[in-house]
Amino acid sequence: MTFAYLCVNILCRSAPQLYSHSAVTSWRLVAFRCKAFGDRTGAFFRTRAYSNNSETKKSSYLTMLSYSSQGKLVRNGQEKKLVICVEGNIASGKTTCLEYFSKTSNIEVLTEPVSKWRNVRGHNPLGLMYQDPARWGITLQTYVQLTMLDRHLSTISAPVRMMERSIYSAKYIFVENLYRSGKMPEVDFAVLSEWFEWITQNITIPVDLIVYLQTSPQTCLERLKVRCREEEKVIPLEYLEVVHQLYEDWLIKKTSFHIPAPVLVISADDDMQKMLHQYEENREKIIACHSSYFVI
Ligand SMILES: Nc1ncnc2c1ncn2[C@@H]1O[C@H](COP(=O)(O)OP(=O)(O)O)[C@@H](O)[C@H]1O
Ligand SMILES: O=c1ccn([C@H]2C[C@H](O)[C@@H](COP(=O)(O)O)O2)c(=O)[nH]1
Repeated sequence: MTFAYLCVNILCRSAPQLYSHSAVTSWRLVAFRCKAFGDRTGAFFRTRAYSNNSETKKSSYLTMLSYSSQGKLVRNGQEKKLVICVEGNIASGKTTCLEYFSKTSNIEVLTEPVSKWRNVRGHNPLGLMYQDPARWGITLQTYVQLTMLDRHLSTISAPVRMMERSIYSAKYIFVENLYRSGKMPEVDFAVLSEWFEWITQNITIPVDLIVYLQTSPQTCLERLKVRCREEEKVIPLEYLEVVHQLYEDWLIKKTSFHIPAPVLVISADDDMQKMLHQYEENREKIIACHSSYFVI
């Protein structure tokens, strides 16, 4: 059985999604793998990849994905772009920070795909997870991992991309929390870990800087209440404290997991006005290598 045959089965089942960005990306990936594997069926996938998206027609997929010298899949032509991931506890102010920088020309911002997590074909895995983490934690986190990977691999159109969280925090903070608290069965954790390790070992996930918005859990609880997202009404202070500790161990103490890029810590308990001032003060540090591009 060829690699292409296996993939055709998987991708054909997602036929209704074929026109979405992620499906087109999948076709491109398969097309490339088929070529790499010397599989003639690859020509079929190449045709699909071209015919599904007018943007795709402009450039060959071969110029988009290739294997690096380390044998990892990389997106070509994106090397000079700067990718900044904004990390922090729930309701720490990440989206607000991105909104602020989105006013700068030559920075593109990508927020977390929370709307997808709240509605995938009419289902709400985020809500289900908060209601019954032991049953639905794997469902949500599998989908988070897929959608974050899609975010990381999407074409960067500006010199600088700022994105909310990353595939790393999904695993190191949220999956880890579910597992350590006994709410994720061992087998679910093992399967998610295998997926995560395969992805990070085989695909280059570009991250140049992590901006960590460091808040107290109490501040997050207050902001969470103001935001008032229906699914999150069940979140107690203790949950935010555990997430906070996981972030601190990862990015401050550096005692838990691999950190994929340098970390800039911004204290984020202050009110909105002071925070915007802080962002301005840190602008150069955040976008240092591309500062000549920027106009507010
Ligand atoms: N510095 C701040 N002071 C007070 N409220 C804030 C501040 N930053 C953000 N908020 C508010 O807190 C809530 C959560 O902020 P948000 O940016 O959505 O957090 P995140 O994206 O990290 O979950 C929102 O209602 C937002 O308007
Ligand atoms: O891997 C993840 C990432 C996020 N979540 C949850 C946490 C929050 O309820 C929402 C969105 O987070 P924000 O910090 O408000 O952006 O999604 C998760 O459970 N797993």
